[in-house]
Amino acid sequence: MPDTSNHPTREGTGTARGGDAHLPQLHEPRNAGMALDMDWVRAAQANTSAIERRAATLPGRRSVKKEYQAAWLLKAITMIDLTTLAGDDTEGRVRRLCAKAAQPVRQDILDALGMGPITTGAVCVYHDMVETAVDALKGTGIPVAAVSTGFPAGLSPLPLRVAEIRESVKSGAQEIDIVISRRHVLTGNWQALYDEMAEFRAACGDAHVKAILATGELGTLRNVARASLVCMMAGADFIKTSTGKEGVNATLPVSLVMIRAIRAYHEATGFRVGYKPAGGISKAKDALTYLALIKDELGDRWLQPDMFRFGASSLLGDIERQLEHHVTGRYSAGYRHAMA
Ligand SMILES: O=C[C@H](O)COP(=O)(O)O
Repeated sequence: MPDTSNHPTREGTGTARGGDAHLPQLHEPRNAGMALDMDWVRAAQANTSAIERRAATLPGRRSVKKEYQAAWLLKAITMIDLTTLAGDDTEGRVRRLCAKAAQPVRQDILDALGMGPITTGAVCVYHDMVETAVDALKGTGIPVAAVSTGFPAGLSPLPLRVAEIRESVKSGAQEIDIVISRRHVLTGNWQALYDEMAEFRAACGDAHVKAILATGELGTLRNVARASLVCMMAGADFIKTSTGKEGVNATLPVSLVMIRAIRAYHEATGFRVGYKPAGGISKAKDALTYLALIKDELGDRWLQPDMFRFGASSLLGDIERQLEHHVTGRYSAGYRHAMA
């Protein structure tokens, strides 16, 4: 199997490798959080035009080809939170999705690439489907992520949102994706955001918590920068862009702001917080652009499933299609790569 030492958009000397989901996990100290530092929060700015200019250059950059591209796509699979978050989810759909997470790429394609088994990073479902997913994933080592706290709007009473986290953890979720109260950001009530996030983190216990900012509803990139910092100060293990239900979900400008906040937080505290762009990422080439961005801005350590995830329901289908093309020279119809 080729390694991924070529940068996804230019020649490079990185050490990230594809298909390493079964290597021993790296041990990263969990973000312990810190007191709310309002001076730092107020000082956080975002130069929108500079960020948009930089983001606009990213998709046009020369992409890696052939076996390097295949290796990067396999690596991307290991960092997908394979997601179904629909009102008509059934146990059957969730079980099929879990089977796909455990064998995300057809065996003949993996064989042709000389790859051993790989899995997705996690399966992400509503609370009601956690037990089914935990049961279906038994023995695979794949964690279940639950969207809790009144997902997607997060407007149910706070005690119910906290109780939902506890229930999801009790049902076996190892990762909890919480939604923040957008109004705390829009009204500049950073203390309330910090307190809410800290309470969510405490309710998660040993389960890792991803803070969904719903950036499409935060108004400005400066708000995105400040909300990112506050959530990390309150102990978020990951910050995540979107629920997938907002009008605008993951974008490259928002990602630049969030990953630079992650970098600043790491420089100040020594803690590495993970990043999860989510919503609307459905094409293999978009995944490569995100991986290139992470490699440029944060470095190889963040290109591991414990530090980076794609939240995506249909990305895997396009990646598998591209891998099949790599192996056979032909494109199959998209419907042949259904998720569930
Ligand atoms: O967190 C994951 C998102 O809900 C998935 O969004 P998507 O269906 O646009 O891929």
